Amino acid sequence: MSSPLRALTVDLGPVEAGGTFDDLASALNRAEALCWVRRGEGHLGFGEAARFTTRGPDRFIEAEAWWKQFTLDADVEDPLQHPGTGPLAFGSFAFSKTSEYASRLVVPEIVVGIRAGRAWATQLTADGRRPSERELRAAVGRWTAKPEPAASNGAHLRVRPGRLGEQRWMGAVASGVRHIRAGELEKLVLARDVLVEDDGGIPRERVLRRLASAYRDCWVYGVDGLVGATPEMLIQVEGRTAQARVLAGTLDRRDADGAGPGYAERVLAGSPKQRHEHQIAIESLTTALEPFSEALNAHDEPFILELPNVFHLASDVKAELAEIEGHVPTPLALVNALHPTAAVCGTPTKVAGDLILELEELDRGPYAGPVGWLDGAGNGEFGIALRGGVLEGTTAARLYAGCGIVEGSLPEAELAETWAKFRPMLEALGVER
Ligand SMILES: C=C(O[C@@H]1C=C(C(=O)O)C=C[C@H]1O)C(=O)O
Repeated sequence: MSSPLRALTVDLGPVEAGGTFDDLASALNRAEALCWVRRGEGHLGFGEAARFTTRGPDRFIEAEAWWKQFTLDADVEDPLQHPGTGPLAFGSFAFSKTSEYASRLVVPEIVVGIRAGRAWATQLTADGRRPSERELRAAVGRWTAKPEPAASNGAHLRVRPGRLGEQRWMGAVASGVRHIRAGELEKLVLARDVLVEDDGGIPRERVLRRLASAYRDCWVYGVDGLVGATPEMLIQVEGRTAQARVLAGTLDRRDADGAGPGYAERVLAGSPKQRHEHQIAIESLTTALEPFSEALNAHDEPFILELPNVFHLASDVKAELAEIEGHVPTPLALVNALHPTAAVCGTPTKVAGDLILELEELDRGPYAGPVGWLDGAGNGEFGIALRGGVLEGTTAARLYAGCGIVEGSLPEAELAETWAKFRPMLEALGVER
């Protein structure tokens, strides 16, 4: 059976200051837009041509099989042929194979993208209709138009405790440390949630725009109710090159302010505890990536990633992918092999995963799961859904944040770290803390 998918990509020309799109975030004016933006570039998706949902341990492989079938024999007109043009889907996956959250691929009707200073748009149809350039240009204008300013003034904002209150969550951290001291595992990542309510309504598009302007070095994602700005890249595939950004080791900027130059380097790069935690995270990624790679390199020295809320100890890993049985591994095949990394689960993975379920008492849903996009040519980017939350209805957002726990971890310090990690979302929602 041939695919019903048709795609038409149109070049919209170079982006210019004051032009139609000088920054992709300026086109983010619709509450339901699908979003993947960093430093003004990326993709926005509007409308819905198709959707696939699944749950369980095979969620990545099932999504991969669906996408492959869906794009097979697609009728594609794409003069640009670079990563992201032609057929494209946004994806969000549950952290856990036992989660209630439906992992999903969403194929928008219209994609607007910017890459290397050039804008384009794609129209996708799955119902036999032939996309037309005239219709596509008109749809882009409609979907990206600026509406009248409106919405909440943030006067009704409340932050409520989530599944575990602060005391009980610190108890869970202390318990995690005991399991580590007993030699059952080396590292464990424990997360918690808080609920932000705004009776005036939460304007999703404004949250995304604020994240995109404040966190320019992060990947700002929006897939259905899931929104956030992650600094951590699980895997980015472009042709045969794969890249990842591993983070582990965190310092609240508020603790570093006024401490003088070099403080973050001393506290993060100079601390054996932080270096150890970071090393575990890199090894978990490189061990999983190695079987797919011809060449793999990670810098020996991690660098300090400076974000508006925190500093992280960071390492970029780059791999030249190997051809396996004549095929380069796809982004979702790699996600399947890499998720969950020690950065969001722990080591050993199985012991940490079981303890997370027991101690957090939380369904993480899409938090700490892969989020991103893929195209029909084997390119894609999947970040780890951190520094984000899930909108619940129109007036609430559940935010999630976690910390890597090792032998020397202190519950109070970890609690403070979760507040620093909630900050991007709290600020985007208008909460002052
Ligand atoms: C788990 C989170 O962040 C992860 C944990 C880190 C740490 O413990 O130092 C740093 C970055 C992320 O890998 C989160 O933001 O929720």
